[in-house]
Amino acid sequence: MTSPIIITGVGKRIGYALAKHFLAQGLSVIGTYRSHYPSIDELKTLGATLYPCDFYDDIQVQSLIDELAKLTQIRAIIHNASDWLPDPVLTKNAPSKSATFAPSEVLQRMMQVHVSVPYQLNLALEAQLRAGADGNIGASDIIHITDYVAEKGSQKHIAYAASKAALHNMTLSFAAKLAPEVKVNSIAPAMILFNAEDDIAYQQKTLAKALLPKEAGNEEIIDLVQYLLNSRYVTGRCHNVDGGRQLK
Ligand SMILES: NC(=O)C1=CN([C@@H]2O[C@H](COP(=O)(O)OP(=O)(O)OC[C@H]3O[C@@H](n4cnc5c(N)ncnc54)[C@H](OP(=O)(O)O)[C@@H]3O)[C@@H](O)[C@H]2O)C=CC1
Ligand SMILES: Nc1nc2c(c(=O)[nH]1)N=C([C@H](O)[C@@H](O)CO)CN2
Repeated sequence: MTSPIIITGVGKRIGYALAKHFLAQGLSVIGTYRSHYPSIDELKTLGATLYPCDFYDDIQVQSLIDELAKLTQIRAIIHNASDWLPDPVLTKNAPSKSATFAPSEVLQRMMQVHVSVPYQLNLALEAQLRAGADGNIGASDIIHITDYVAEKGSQKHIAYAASKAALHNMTLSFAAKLAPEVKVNSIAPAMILFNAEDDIAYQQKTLAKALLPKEAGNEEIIDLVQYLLNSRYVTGRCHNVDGGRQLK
């Protein structure tokens, strides 16, 4: 059995596609999920080890850490799990409440899922990640999946963007801390997959933001993850997958 690749948020879309990619290679995959979709049962059938864990629940997070700490070696951790919460729209009559969450709750949730849990997992699993390199330089990996808006900001997802910027800053710190066995990199996507609720007008507006106006698809992320895992020299960097948005 190979040293496992741990992927957070494997229930759907990019996380699910990443899990399937590595399972198809016959690699050992450990996935975390919050909602139980049919995809979870499929991944189990394909041989994945899956842990339910809502990152907003500290007890569940600690249980996950305790389980993963029993491993002796880890090939990679891919921090994919993410909650794309918009900022609350406050009104004059309700200055501190919004339809769903107050500003403090939105920021706390964004920092919890995008910063606190990756931070805790990276610290708790340092020894297993170093062991996963089998004494070879750069042979194990942490990948933080951030977002193009970490560098650009966002007018409607301020807390989300700030938390993704913090996640990238952890790439810099952990890359220095865990070298030379462990590489640590960020992947900053822009328009990979639309959501079902994205109407045509939103899709057209979003596509127009890039030099390459397209919905990139899972393969763009999968191929970059594979490139980073194959590398023995690339670390401490952010790798944008954004169709040249910064030049538009
Ligand atoms: N799709 C895109 O175009 C872009 C994606 N990205 C980034 O790429 C990554 C994957 O994107 P995508 O597949 O679209 O993400 P999705 O939002 O579709 O899925 C994210 C996954 O994370 C899980 N998750 C969310 N909140 C929690 C939580 N509190 N505890 C545990 N798990 C949680 C979700 O579970 P559940 O199903 O229960 O909600 C889901 O499985 C993310 O980090 C995202 O920010 C960045 C830019 C663009
Ligand atoms: N966790 C998620 N983060 C992001 C998503 C998503 O669906 N889930 N989607 C985007 C958008 O594609 C955005 O980049 C363009 O509208 C950003 N982050």
